[in-house]
Amino acid sequence: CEVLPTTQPGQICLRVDRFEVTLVDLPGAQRFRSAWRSHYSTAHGLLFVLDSSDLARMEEARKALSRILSHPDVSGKPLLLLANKQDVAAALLPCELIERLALERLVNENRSPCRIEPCAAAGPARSTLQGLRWLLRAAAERSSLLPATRSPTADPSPRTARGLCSRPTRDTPDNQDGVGKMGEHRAARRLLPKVRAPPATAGVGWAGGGCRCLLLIPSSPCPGGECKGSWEEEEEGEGEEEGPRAAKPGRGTGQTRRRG
Ligand SMILES: Nc1nc2c(ncn2[C@@H]2O[C@H](COP(=O)(O)OP(=O)(O)OP(=O)(O)O)[C@@H](O)[C@H]2O)c(=O)[nH]1
Ligand SMILES: [Mg+2]
Repeated sequence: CEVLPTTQPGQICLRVDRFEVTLVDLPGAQRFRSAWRSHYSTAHGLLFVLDSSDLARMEEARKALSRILSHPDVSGKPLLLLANKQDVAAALLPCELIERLALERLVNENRSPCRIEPCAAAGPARSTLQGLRWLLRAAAERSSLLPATRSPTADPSPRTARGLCSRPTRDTPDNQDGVGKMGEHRAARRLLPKVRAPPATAGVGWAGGGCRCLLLIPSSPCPGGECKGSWEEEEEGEGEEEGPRAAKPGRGTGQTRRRG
């Protein structure tokens, strides 16, 4: 990706693949949060940077996320959740964050596809960039599905994308030893069309070899009754069309996703 000249403070312009992206960095402190919503309608996707090591404020983060995603100008837009500070020993893994933040419910209630990437600011940017690529593709996919009559602010050009970057907690300096739990994900593309379906339950997936990136995609209701959930495993790949195979939930090899 290429950093482009910035025209406004608090904004970063990037060229990523075929997209020109403006990232708007919004301060996360409580007193600034009421200003976030003035950016919602122009945003094509959200990037939420979470301090994964701040367990005491996880509930605050959950509420902040819930408020954002349930806003009418945000619901349905894709969310990239960066599980930051994975270098801190106490940091929660993405799969733990899904539980703590009740992300499955949020995804279903608001129809926003969500991807979680573990990262550390001092670590390699690779997983963050992969997450950003997913966010851009998801935003472009969504805009291509929107009716042509949508307002221009809610119906972005497929060649541009605008993201909000915010953080719900005031981070504190912490140990920077090593960078564990970093990850990557390669199978987002084939899951994206599920966004078209009316959601009732969420699909959760992660790439194998440890808890790495996770995807939550609103999925269709179970035909005929209560949903008990099932699991499928897929080979990791760059969006090939191979079919899913039965597997157990867990941190096994391959791309795993739970279906409602
Ligand atoms: N250990 C560790 N510390 C981090 C990481 N990311 C940020 N920090 C530290 O957390 C503190 C806050 O970081 P900022 O980038 O200023 O946080 P912010 O969310 O932008 O703050 P606001 O703009 O006020 O919302 C700084 O001391 C950073 O060095 C990380 O991945 N690991
Ligand atoms: Mg900041």
